Amino acid sequence: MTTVTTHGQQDDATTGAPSDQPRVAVLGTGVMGETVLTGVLAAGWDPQRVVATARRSERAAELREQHGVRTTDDNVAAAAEADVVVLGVKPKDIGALTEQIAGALRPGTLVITVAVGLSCAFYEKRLPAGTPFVRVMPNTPSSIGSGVSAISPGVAATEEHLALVETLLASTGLVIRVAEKDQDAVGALSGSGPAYVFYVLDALSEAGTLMGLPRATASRLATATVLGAARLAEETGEHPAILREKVSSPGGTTIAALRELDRGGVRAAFVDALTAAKARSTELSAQLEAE
Ligand SMILES: NC(=O)C1=CN([C@@H]2O[C@H](COP(=O)(O)OP(=O)(O)OC[C@H]3O[C@@H](n4cnc5c(N)ncnc54)[C@H](OP(=O)(O)O)[C@@H]3O)[C@@H](O)[C@H]2O)C=CC1
Ligand SMILES: O=C(O)[C@@H]1CCC=N1
Repeated sequence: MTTVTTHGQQDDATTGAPSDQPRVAVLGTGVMGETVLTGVLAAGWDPQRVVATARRSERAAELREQHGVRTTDDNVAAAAEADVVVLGVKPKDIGALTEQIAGALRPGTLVITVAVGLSCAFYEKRLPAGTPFVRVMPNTPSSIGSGVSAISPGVAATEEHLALVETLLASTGLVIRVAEKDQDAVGALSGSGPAYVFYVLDALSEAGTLMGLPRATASRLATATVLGAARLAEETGEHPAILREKVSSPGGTTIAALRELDRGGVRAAFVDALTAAKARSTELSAQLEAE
């Protein structure tokens, strides 16, 4: 039986779990909720100090089996016992979930969202005054420790709260602090970014297959190339334009290929794509904030 003693100081009578780790509740465990959950466990959290909510019993069983965490379908009960509450649902479901748990939170409970678009003010309007709140934009490579998360504090979040979020996410990859006004752009770049890279990978694999390479070979070459190029950019710190030049011999093959990409408007299409993602983020939040 789990008993709550004082806020942030809880004992688990059945497991003897360490009592100094803040209890974490992940409400809504789809793709990103499970990613955060995985990261928290990888950061060393005792699974018994983590509760995940799932509406479907099969999903709850999967989470228990794969992660050893406790599960419930009761968001209010999960939020009531937590020191840190992670909101992992879609933006359209966030308002209702925030209102549902608001009355159950104990003073000082840190609330974190991973939802795109919605401002800290959106949540703060629905949460008890003074609730510490942090907005996070992660991405799917966070599930294997190679992600990037951008975090921004709400009005009541202190340095200590930001440091706790950094600790919780440390095993998911890079964690950077950004001004909240930049979160829509971050969502468009790194939040959605893995999808653009998979799109490019798919296109490279398809082109290789079209040229007669075995499908599996084309796919391995494409993946290893994207990974290697990203690591080269990271490790050298050189501007991508310089690195691109180093591949492009005068009168050679690469420059002929890049000319086709320019002719196809690929660079402009990337700019338009990210601008569209950012605009959608703004539109989505305006819609939901007006409801
Ligand atoms: N996917 C991504 O790459 C990224 C997503 N995000 C953000 O993460 C959030 C979640 O997105 P994503 O994980 O992709 O979506 P998913 O649909 O995979 O996950 C949402 C989960 O929330 C559950 N859910 C919905 N309502 C409730 C509720 N009232 N109580 C408990 N659980 C509930 C759903 O359950 P059920 O299965 O029963 O419907 C589902 O498991 C979004 O806000 C998104 O903006 C941020 C960065 C990147
Ligand atoms: O597509 C979406 O809305 C979410 C937010 C960022 C990545 N996926």
